[in-house]
Amino acid sequence: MTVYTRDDIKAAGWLREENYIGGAWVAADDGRTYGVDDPATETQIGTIPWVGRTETKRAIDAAQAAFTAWSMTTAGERAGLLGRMAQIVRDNLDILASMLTLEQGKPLAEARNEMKLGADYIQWFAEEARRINGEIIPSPWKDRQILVTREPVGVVGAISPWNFPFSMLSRKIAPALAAGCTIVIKPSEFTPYCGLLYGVLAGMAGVPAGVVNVVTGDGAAVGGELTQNPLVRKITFTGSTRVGKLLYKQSADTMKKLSMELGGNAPTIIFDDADLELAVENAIAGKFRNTGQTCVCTNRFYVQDGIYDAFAARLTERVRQMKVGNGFDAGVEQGPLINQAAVAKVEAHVQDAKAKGGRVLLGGKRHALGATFYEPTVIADATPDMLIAHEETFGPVAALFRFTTEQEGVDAANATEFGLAAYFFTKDLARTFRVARAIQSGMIGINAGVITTPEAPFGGVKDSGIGREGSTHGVEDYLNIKYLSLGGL
Ligand SMILES: NC(=O)c1ccc[n+]([C@@H]2O[C@H](COP(=O)([O-])OP(=O)(O)OC[C@H]3O[C@@H](n4cnc5c(N)ncnc54)[C@H](O)[C@@H]3O)[C@@H](O)[C@H]2O)c1
Ligand SMILES: O=C[C@H](O)CS(=O)(=O)O
Repeated sequence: MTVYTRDDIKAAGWLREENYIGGAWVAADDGRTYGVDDPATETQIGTIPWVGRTETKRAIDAAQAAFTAWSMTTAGERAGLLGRMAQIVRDNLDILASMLTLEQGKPLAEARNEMKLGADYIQWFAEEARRINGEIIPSPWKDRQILVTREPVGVVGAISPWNFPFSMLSRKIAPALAAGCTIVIKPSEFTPYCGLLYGVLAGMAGVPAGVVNVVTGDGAAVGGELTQNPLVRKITFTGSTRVGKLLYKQSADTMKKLSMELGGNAPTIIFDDADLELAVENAIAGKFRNTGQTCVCTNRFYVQDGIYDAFAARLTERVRQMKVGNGFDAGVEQGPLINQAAVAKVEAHVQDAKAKGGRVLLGGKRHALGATFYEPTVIADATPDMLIAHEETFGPVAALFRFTTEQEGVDAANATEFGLAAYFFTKDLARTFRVARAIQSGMIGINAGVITTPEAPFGGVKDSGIGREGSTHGVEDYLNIKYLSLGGL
């Protein structure tokens, strides 16, 4: 895999330091900018415009102006343009992965996987564009037909997080365009370049001006305009539950469609009869992907008495082998956290666990590599009163809780207001169906630790959100159903 520098990426035209509105690359009206740092070195890699409501309104107006023509394109035309966007990504995976690692910090191999996953989501919805069908329903009237059509909702507002800065947007932009909607995107200020990349991709693929718009700036101001402007007919948000609830409230007065992909607190249950090696390898993948900064990362390991010691020992042995470093360095498996505030939160969870009787088997402190690094950590004897049992740690910390009966394990797993992902490991078929039915989450990995794929519906229940992204369900939230009662026949 080739590693590219910031200047290589900028010179090639992938790293854009302007906003994309109505097909033009522009600065903030007042010229304000915001510095973007490399999380590993904490050095500035570039700037972005710091826009507010005025520029956001202009982007919404551009999206509205483009909507009628775009919604009248054929499914084949939309599929072709989305397919071109996906292919451009696939043809430039290495340089785009370097841009992702540069702004987000994840190991380069993971960044490349994320770019590929994003291309796969775009390709998936390129194909789904051709399957947005209507219905003819048998009429109760002899002289009438009942027709049902599915129509694009209109202008979409999309706001996304920093942990998967490309793929999170792919499963918003692609279904929106496939449905015939236009869109205004606000990426995270910590990782804006993978969001602004969608302006580059749209321009390169030939997507008409105004269909895709990307603005960067004050979340509250941009979000305020997106949620309160009546021209915006849908908000799709991925981020914290706190912000999601805020946007949910702000959208009420203009009655928008909402998709909310929010926080998690995933449990993993390891039953006595689990395949130990399979459980450990999947626990590693599911816990430490993106240095634990993933909404579907295991936050709590519940390990049954009979396998507890063996699992704790084997997991610790494997985590000890993980290489920590700059995401660009060969063989690195754990990169920096996004910033020092993230490290402080992880440290607070670990210190709280230790103060309440947690036993650190590995790690447990900041890494010597720098202020944004934390040692991969395994804590045994975790208890429900610890912060790590209730809050999303969002870092490289595996907390091991012990349980005795199946019901205790399930009850502990469900003892959270979140319900995004959950995992369990067993070879017992009857238990598999019992526990899968009992767990309160939108997605469950059974003998599997990484489950995200475009073919499957991604999303949560309870405080983890509403709606689904990916799968054949992912485009539904961008469509209105219209019923035609056709009489006089
Ligand atoms: N369910 C999922 O699919 C999923 C995926 C990735 C991340 N997440 C969650 O996202 C969180 C981490 O991401 P984050 O730190 O970027 O989340 P965040 O909620 O702090 O920020 C997300 C986005 O919202 C914007 N924002 C912040 N305040 C806003 C406001 N008042 N109005 C409008 N927009 C505002 C931010 O600028 C950013 O673009 C974690 O909780 C994680 O679980 C969920
Ligand atoms: O942070 C959560 C994302 O959804 C990651 S992924 O979709 O599982 O790749």
